[in-house]
Amino acid sequence: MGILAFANLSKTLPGGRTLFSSISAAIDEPESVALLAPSGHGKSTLLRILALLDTASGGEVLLESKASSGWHPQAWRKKASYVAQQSVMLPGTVADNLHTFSRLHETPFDEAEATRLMKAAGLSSMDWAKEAETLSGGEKQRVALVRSLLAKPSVLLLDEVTASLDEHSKEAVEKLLLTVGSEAKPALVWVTHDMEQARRVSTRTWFMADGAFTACETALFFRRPPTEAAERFLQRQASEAGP
Ligand SMILES: Nc1ncnc2c1ncn2[C@@H]1O[C@H](COP(=O)(O)OP(=O)(O)OP(=O)(O)O)[C@@H](O)[C@H]1O
Repeated sequence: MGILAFANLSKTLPGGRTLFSSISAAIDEPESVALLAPSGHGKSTLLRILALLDTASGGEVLLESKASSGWHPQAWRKKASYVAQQSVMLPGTVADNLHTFSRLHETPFDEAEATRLMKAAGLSSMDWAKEAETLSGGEKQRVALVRSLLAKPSVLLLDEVTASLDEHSKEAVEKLLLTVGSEAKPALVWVTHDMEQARRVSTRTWFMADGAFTACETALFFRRPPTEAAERFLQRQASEAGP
């Protein structure tokens, strides 16, 4: 069964500018996808539409082969979970944050899994009684990801989740997401401006530019960009990254 798909999806902004038009793609297995595009070309908007946090102008989004209209938005977001660049800690302690899913859904808290994920995130020595608001940005982001993973999502929609982190936290986040859940591995969609990260973490790339959408293997995308726009994009990224 498909995990997440969109078909003939379009988004036109209130002022009339079309971000993308009639684009389609599907994730059928727990793979890792990089979503790349020049700045302002609609990456976050697409990610938010996939999490039902924004609405499309046309087309449909499907989770487990069922259109979004047939889902309760809360049930959808439990399975297709959006993670922002700067995660918000809920009031209370680290433990309170980790208990969020079990509290909301009245399910037992899986302490062993939480401990395992915290360890995988490089946070095994963290005091769970600590006020979450006092954590560093990198710690907050990792706790937020563990919090999301405890809900056992089918797909994580990652909106530049490491962009404001130092190298150490960035590595910890990548490691956590790429090694998580051997028995219930989520698919990952990474919006990133970091081309090295895209190459490291993804096996497939979705590229958007000027309303057009291309999907291909990540290795191929970087070796032989599929369109002129993709080639220009990569050249610009390389020149911005410096020698
Ligand atoms: N609800 C909205 N109303 C008006 N404009 C919007 C709305 N949502 C997004 N936009 C505009 O759409 C464009 C695309 O935004 P989006 O954040 O999706 O792009 P992006 O590719 O993620 O950009 P970046 O790489 O800079 O983060 C931007 O110009 C943004 O201002």
